[in-house]
Amino acid sequence: MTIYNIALIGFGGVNRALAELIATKNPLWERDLGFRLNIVAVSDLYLGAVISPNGLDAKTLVEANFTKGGFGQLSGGSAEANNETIIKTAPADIIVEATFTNPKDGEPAVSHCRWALQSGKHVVTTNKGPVAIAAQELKALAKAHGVHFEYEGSVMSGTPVIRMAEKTLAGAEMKGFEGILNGTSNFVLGRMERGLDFATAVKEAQILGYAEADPTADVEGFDVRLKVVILANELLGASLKPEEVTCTGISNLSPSDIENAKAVNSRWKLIGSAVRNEDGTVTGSVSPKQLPFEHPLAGVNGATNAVSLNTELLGSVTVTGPGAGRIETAYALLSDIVAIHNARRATATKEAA
Ligand SMILES: NC(=O)C1=CN([C@@H]2O[C@H](COP(=O)(O)OP(=O)(O)OC[C@H]3O[C@@H](n4cnc5c(N)ncnc54)[C@H](OP(=O)(O)O)[C@@H]3O)[C@@H](O)[C@H]2O)C=CC1
Ligand SMILES: N[C@@H](CCO)C(=O)O
Repeated sequence: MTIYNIALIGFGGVNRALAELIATKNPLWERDLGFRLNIVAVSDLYLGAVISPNGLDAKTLVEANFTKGGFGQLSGGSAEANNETIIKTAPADIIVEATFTNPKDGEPAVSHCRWALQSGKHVVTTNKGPVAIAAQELKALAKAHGVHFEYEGSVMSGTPVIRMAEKTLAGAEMKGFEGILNGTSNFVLGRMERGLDFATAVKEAQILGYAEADPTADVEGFDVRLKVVILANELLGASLKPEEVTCTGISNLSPSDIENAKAVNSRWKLIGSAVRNEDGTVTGSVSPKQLPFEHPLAGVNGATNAVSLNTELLGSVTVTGPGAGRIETAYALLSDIVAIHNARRATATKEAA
């Protein structure tokens, strides 16, 4: 049985949910997946940092009501975050990066991933910044150091889309995609349809753990823009940068826009899309679209996401599922660790043969 030592960078909604899962599911994972997870370090801007080579009790981490700098009370702890030292020196096999997504330059998460990969540690992340902005560099670093850089949760949270499309749709010839790729804005539009005002709907999405640390990223489309870049680069072989994707959010949609759409049997959705053009270039965009009720994406409600992948050989294939949420996104991290585990096992089997 394998034990993976992991270090959590950021201890907000997602990484805390991963710790919750570890506290209860390790015996199940040991039986069904062949590994357990052991948290050897955590670093968080608010709580501080702690390293414990033998492992921290996940239940205590989750249940103790730590206040600002609270990790300083623990053995091996300090009241300040210390990401670089933790990432480089903690005895971790895997660095779990779940700090805030910076849509401008991806920092400091890009540096977190870089330090980890350079130290020969695998990285799993739900942070969209490093994937949209520095994937090429980070993938090359991972390869050079014989480790993995995995990021399934960067698009559609725990709903498999990147790995599913790359592995099970290989050869189907992807031509483009369009989808609902932000749970918060979809939730907000749905609440507005029911008469709630914009600001209250955004607050609800924050309470439910769907929104970004700065929800402007959700409602202005910046979050979807990163996801369009990630999918276009992964699935269409593009090398788009966020600033090359046109972007309009939902903040200018008024209650009367929502009512007017309803009157003609349609509703507004924030759509992210990309298409491969005749000349081989790829164009991406983010904008609100008024979809008739019978459109496949019109019935996608709440924080659910959906993406229709347009392929040459299969036509349109639509994947739908949770697009945000703490546990749902922690599951994406688990699925990345399963991918690492399976790849290592395959390599070991090959070497043994
Ligand atoms: N929640 C969701 O549904 C999903 C989230 N994601 C992505 O996953 C990541 C984590 O999301 P979530 O847990 O919800 O976000 P939270 O804001 O709840 O948690 C982020 C945590 O990281 C801490 N943090 C911020 N900057 C640093 C830093 N430089 N060093 C150490 N800690 C830091 C924050 O501290 P402080 O609060 O003091 O700033 C906070 O505790 C984000 O990048 C998000 O975009 C992806 C898919 C879905
Ligand atoms: N804030 C994001 C989280 C998932 O990336 C959303 O609402 O979709």
